[in-house]
Amino acid sequence: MKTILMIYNNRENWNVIEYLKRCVESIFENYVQVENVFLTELGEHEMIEGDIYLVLYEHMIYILKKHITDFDKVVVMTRGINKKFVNEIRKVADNTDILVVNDSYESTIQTTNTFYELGISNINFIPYEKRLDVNNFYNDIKIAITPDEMNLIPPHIEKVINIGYREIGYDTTIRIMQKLRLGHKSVNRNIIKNMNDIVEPNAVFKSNYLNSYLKGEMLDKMIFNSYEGILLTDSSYNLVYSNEKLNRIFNVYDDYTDKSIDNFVEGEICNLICCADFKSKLIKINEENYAVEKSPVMLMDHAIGYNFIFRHEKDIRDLEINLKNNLVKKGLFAKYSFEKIIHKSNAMMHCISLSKKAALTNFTILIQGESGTGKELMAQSIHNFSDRKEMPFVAINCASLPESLLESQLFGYEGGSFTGASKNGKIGLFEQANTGTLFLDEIGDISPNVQSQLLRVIQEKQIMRIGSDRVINIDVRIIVATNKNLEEEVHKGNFRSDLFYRLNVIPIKIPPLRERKEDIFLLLKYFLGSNYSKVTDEEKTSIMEYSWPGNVRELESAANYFMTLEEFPKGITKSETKIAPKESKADEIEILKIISKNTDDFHGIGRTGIIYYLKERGIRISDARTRVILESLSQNGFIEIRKGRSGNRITEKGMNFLNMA
Ligand SMILES: Nc1ncnc2c1ncn2[C@@H]1O[C@H](COP(=O)(O)OP(=O)(O)OP(=O)(O)O)[C@@H](O)[C@H]1O
Repeated sequence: MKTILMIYNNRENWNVIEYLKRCVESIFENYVQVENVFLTELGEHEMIEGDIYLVLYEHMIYILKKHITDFDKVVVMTRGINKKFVNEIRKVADNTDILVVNDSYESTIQTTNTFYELGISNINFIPYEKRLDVNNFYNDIKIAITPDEMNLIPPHIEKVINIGYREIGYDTTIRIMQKLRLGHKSVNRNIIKNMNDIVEPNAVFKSNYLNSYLKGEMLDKMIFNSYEGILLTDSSYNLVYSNEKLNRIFNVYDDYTDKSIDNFVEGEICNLICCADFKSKLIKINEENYAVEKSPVMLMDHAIGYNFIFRHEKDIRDLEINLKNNLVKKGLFAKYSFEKIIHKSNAMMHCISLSKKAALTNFTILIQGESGTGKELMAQSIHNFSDRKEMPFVAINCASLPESLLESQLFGYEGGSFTGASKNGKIGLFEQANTGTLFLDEIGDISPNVQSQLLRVIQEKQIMRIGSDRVINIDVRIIVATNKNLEEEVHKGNFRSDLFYRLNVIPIKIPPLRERKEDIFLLLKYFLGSNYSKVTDEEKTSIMEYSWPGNVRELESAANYFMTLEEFPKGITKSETKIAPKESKADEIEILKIISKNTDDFHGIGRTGIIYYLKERGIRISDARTRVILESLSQNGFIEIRKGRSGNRITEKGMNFLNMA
């Protein structure tokens, strides 16, 4: 237990002495022992010893000096006034003279100063001195203030404001608490309660204390209850702080503050963590594996201490699983990895090896390739091969949305920033992808406005939500893909050259299927499974001769077609037109009708739109089947498939066919 010695000149004013002792005890409860010391009663060379010497007035330090050795333990008492009396004093009329009466000259001056320091400047406080009170010296003054020294009030006074004993200021109690390291919850609570009752000149001190107390409380909650063991030492590995989890790992039950950690960390483990600086290492403690991270606490280029974090291997695994599950739940994950890319051609091998190297960097990657060559597959695989693999993978097809929607999807918006915006605002894809990867497919189709915004984000690594002026830092790896020749688009003036160079840091070109025919049968086997045995030699020859304009996607659709109809679409095997008016299926006619209705001079309709209208008409067709039908319609010359926003457009032949159907 710590000892506080309260230093007085003598035993005069015993009531105040007792009162102040009770004040200290009520704040520090049983954590301290309070004793009174009277300077006039000490022997000439008598020494006293305590953890704090609390003196009533500054000038007493001079006398105290010869009785103590450690001046750092001296605290001069500040005194405050109860709030309710201050309010009463404030009610007195401006410019009134008020006599301040206290037990000694020093305390009278101190009390007078306190009023002025509290900012009560409209009243004239006059310190009362008994020796001057002759010849009616104070007779014009009718009001007096006293801290319970009623018997000292001159008789001519008409009104007395008794402010009671002045209480010990929180400035003093906080200093004692800090010096004695008594930051217990109950002590802090008592000080805060006291603060609410007392008015003290040093208001800045009060708000600083409250701020740091609240921060401390918050940190304590976060750190103390953390599932990670946290250890803070000074540069000589003496304990500064340890949280609950760490205490459990090392069975720390005593207070080892300021003592070397080898008091509770076993020798061999102590050597491992105290030895040369390391970032992280695996250490076995009581048969359990912990990943230990060490980081120096720096002050002006010097390590003044070390911070250690101990994570149990099981907690790390749980965290990873949780994170992954969360991303999966939100759909923010990449399912493909390089192993799932079916290939044996040298061209693809080269492409994958380049992608693997690119994955290990943070550079922007531009994937170019015809539609259906596997650009998204490659982007997902790159993400899963990179350091960001546990983080979100967010993909968006830039051609699928009108400009304004794309902008709000990418950057998010503040609540109510435009008509139709949700009132809570929306987090954009850049923010969702933070610390992970953002895949922008069909980048060649973005408008000049979005191009310039994207350029800014890539350069500044910051975004601003629509309708907000707050800048948000982001750490996103960007992968873009296009089936357009972007360089050509730059020459045509459709794509900003500065953005192109920013995107084209690592270009990856996926060759079309017709340039890597070795992959065709391998892919077909993969898509058909056991059905592959049903493919005739004749069909195989046609497949090898076919140019596969829709690449792997078309091959996959053809395989699906084969699994349903046991034959390949006629365009592939060069037989007759499959869709003849009389025998055509209702779905195909419906789709053609939808395309016909949505074809004008400039626009056609995309697959998503077609599926939407089919649904409206109560027809449910899967995306894969719609693709097959569209390809078939295209091979028969009934429609023209255009990439990007132009969509699918009906041809004259298609119109004729529809008229006959
Ligand atoms: N090498 C491959 N192995 C297995 N599946 C593949 C391969 N390449 C492409 N695919 C499949 O082909 C389909 C099209 O691939 P993906 O969407 O990645 O192509 P894309 O080039 O991004 O197309 P688009 O330009 O139309 O967006 C997907 O179903 C994908 O799984």
